[in-house]
Amino acid sequence: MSENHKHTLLIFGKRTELYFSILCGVFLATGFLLDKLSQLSDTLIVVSYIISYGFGAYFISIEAYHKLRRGLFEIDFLMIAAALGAAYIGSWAEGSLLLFLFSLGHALEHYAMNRAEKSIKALGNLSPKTAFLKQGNTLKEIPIENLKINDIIVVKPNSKIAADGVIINGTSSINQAPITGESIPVDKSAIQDHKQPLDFNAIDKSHIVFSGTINGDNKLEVHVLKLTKDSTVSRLINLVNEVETQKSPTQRRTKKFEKIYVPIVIILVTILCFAFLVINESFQTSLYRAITVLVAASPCALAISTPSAVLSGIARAAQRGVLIKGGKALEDLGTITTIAFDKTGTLTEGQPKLKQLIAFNNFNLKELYKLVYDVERLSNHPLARAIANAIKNQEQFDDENNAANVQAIQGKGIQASYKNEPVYIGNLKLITDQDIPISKTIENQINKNLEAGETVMLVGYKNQIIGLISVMDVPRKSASQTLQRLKEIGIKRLIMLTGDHKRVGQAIAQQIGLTEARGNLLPEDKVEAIRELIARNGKVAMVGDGVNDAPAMALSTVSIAMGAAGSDVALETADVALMSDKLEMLPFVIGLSRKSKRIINQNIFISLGVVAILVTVTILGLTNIGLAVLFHEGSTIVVVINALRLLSYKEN
Ligand SMILES: Nc1ncnc2c1ncn2[C@@H]1O[C@H](COP(=O)(O)OP(=O)(O)OP(=O)(O)O)[C@@H](O)[C@H]1O
Ligand SMILES: [Zn+2]
Repeated sequence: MSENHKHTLLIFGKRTELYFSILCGVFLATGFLLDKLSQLSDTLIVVSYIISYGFGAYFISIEAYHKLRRGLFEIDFLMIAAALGAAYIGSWAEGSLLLFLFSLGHALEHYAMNRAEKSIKALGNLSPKTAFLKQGNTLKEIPIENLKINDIIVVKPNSKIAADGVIINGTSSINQAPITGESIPVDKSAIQDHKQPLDFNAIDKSHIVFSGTINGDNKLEVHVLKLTKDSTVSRLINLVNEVETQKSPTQRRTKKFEKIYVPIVIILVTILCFAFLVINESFQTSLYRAITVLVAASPCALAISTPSAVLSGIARAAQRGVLIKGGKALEDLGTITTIAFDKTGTLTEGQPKLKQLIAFNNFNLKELYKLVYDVERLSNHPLARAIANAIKNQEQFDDENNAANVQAIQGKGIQASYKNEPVYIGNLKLITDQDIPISKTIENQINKNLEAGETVMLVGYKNQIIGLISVMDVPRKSASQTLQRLKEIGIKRLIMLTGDHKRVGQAIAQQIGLTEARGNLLPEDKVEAIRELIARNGKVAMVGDGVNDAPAMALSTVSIAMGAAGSDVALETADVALMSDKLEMLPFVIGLSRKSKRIINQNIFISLGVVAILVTVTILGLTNIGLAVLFHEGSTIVVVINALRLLSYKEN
């Protein structure tokens, strides 16, 4: 619909449609008052109605014309036909009322649609037009489009950040509400050493800043890591634009229904025009009845009932930092009773603490630290980053790296070469795959760590185990409360799918209250698990961070990405993105989806109900055009207003 508006001239800006509708109403009222109150000539009254028609029919005619050219007879066409018919039989006031209410309904619908985009597009405006580029000791103000990767910009206190990047100087509290919806500012500090190559996705979020967010009281220097067009805010805006094109299942069903229904109405009405040939009445009377049926039977309310609810729901979610990509995700989410979770970074903080690093087989401990550090700092895995950072803070190693050729072995660990000999760091499976023997002592040690709920990794080098690394990841603070809440609202199965050891998974699952935990899963096992859950439960939502769980997420009915403000893949592919890392948004979006679905059902019931009653009453000759118009268009507006209730949805 809005696509057609691009062809038209919006002289009063975006609200032109609403103003035209109001003007239509004003001239309708004028005509009506002139008619009732004064003895003025009929010409003046008709002129007033004609002007009213002009304003009311303007946008509708344009839409009808564009659709007709594509061979589509839709509601706009029906409305124009009914209004012209009404004018022909002299029922100007009714025709004008019809156009007024129809155009008002449309204006309201577009208002609802714009809200969805606006809540995020406003952020686009939030990002400043210029940035302060640091060149040696001078600052130069340049347009943000001219920023290049690896530029250094200076962000003044309390000003907007101009680019996605990493802080290299300064500490500040940053308001990220524009992107994550969180109202509380987040503390950010400079990255330790910024000599090595910087990977936006790999850097800890506490050093990353986003374009469009607002700096606190301190000056910052930011190393630019993304071009303006690739910034998180820009990508969000693009995604929001795509949202509108993804129709919900109900939307598709009603569209299909309309395709058959509208032609039937046209045929029925045409036949009714010739009723005077069969029964004893004038052509005028037949025409009057036909037009009334046309008004009564038009599925305007039905056409608007789902899209307005879907878009209001999406807009409401966006206000809270949740991006729902389309009506399908919104409708599906409301019917979910099974949710699968990835562990690391989803249910847990994803910042494991190094617990133990033990050497075996007389390997020098200092050398083991160096080996693990050199290998793990070449990997992007959350475990690797945690381990490398912990060692770096503990030991003072130089930058020289003895490791090379790092390769991830999905779900098992990594392989690399260290001083030209192959080295393996990962779980038990990785080690046994290499036929490296495991002694009783080592086995006992592994069990001890597992019992404590720690994730255990072994280091295999020169065909023996030279060390054991254990780390501990803590559950997110909000995890157990969120899971409790999910159970309360009727989610039956909450399942953890993790690549970690089964015992570690179960320890955490018990702690936070999941109904089930499955461990030792390779990424393909996670996919298999989702397939099985779908077969058993119909619809399954998968919550993950995109690391090692992307294929499983893709297969799930609704995929939900955590902390999408930082990860490219997750944001792009997930059906729902939680812009902040907040698990506690889950009950909120599920509640919102259910409410949206309820409102859609109410709307469909109202619109079809009104049509059924009106058509019957009209054919029985029990109503007039005026009443038909009022009830018919009234139901359209009721439906839109019902949908707009979603904009103030609160979880109770
Ligand atoms: N870079 C790495 N260094 C050491 N061990 C690793 C590395 N990557 C993976 N592993 C080992 O492989 C196991 C499985 O990893 P995977 O990425 O599949 O899952 P995970 O990170 O443990 O948890 P989740 O599946 O919940 O995200 C890890 O538990 C760890 O033992
Ligand atoms: Zn209508």
